[in-house]
Amino acid sequence: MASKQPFTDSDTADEAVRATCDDASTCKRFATSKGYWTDLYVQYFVRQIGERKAPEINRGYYGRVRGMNLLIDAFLKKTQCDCQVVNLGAGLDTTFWRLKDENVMPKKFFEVDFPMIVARKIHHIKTKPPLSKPLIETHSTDSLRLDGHSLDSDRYCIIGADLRDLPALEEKLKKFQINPELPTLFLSECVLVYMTPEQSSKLVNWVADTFPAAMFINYEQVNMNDRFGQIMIENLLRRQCNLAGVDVCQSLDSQKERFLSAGWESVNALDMMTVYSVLPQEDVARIERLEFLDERELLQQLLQHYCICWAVKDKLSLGLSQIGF
Ligand SMILES: C[S@@+](CC[C@H](N)C(=O)[O-])C[C@H]1O[C@@H](n2cnc3c(N)ncnc32)[C@H](O)[C@@H]1O
Repeated sequence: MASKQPFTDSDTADEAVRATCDDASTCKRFATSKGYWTDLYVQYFVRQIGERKAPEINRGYYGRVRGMNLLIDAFLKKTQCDCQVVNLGAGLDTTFWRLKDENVMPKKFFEVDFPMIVARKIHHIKTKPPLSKPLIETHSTDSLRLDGHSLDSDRYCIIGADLRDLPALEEKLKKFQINPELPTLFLSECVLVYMTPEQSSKLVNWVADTFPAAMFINYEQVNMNDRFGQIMIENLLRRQCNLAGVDVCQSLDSQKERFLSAGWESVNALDMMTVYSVLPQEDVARIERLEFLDERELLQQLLQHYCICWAVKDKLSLGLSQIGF
């Protein structure tokens, strides 16, 4: 009988990174329960509303989700949905279901995460008809093709893979018929920061080299050199979660540089304080009435430590006005 592999440090480190999937989904579940935005599907992945989150955290998630959605929607509009989307480190994200409901579907929506996370997501999808039905209802010939670590249908595919292992990732995406000739949107929301700068730069280079028409939207930490950044790093380390990519999160320039040096043509980065101030202000006023915010300064600090960076290739360039910022 094969002997069991010993438990290694990297298993522990990866386990701590995988646990961040629940941080994101429980925060999104809580904020939607308070009415910050509507997500009809997160409840099927996270049943309990869970512990109360501070208003600044909810406002931070609001800015993150609204900002990412505006960029995703601008890409879909620009390509008239003749495109595909690849969500890297998707966790329990529900964007596919939102796009389906809004009838702005790319040709195919791919998600990638560690096999253990994917297995959990597939279990939720299999056992909850509101999640599984939208996957197959459009074509009578369509069906769900499932194994433990992948699920495939005509429009939606979820793949278990390690983003640091590019040959395996490429092979799996090919197996599920990714089409490099189609305009392709890559998303990474709080994901690259868990990889070393070398690993994330290889990933960003691979996308640039493989997909002639592409856009990459990355949301993660920025301005991490100060005391606030240090506390964030220490808090995560206490949970054995290492921000291995934090060196790229020093400034908006360092965030942009990883795309520029990989040959992306046009690169923009905004900190979340700026994004928050250019979101549709009527809706911002609405959410600011939901909960009393005691410490405006804390919200500002939080928003100054996250950013959205987007890079494009081959005339997919999107100006701020086209995005709605
Ligand atoms: C903070 S969570 C964010 C989840 C989702 N993007 C969201 O914003 O709701 C980070 C996700 O990235 C995944 N991840 C991190 N490193 C990864 C890697 N090397 N390969 C695959 N997935 C990875 C984790 O498992 C986790 O689900």
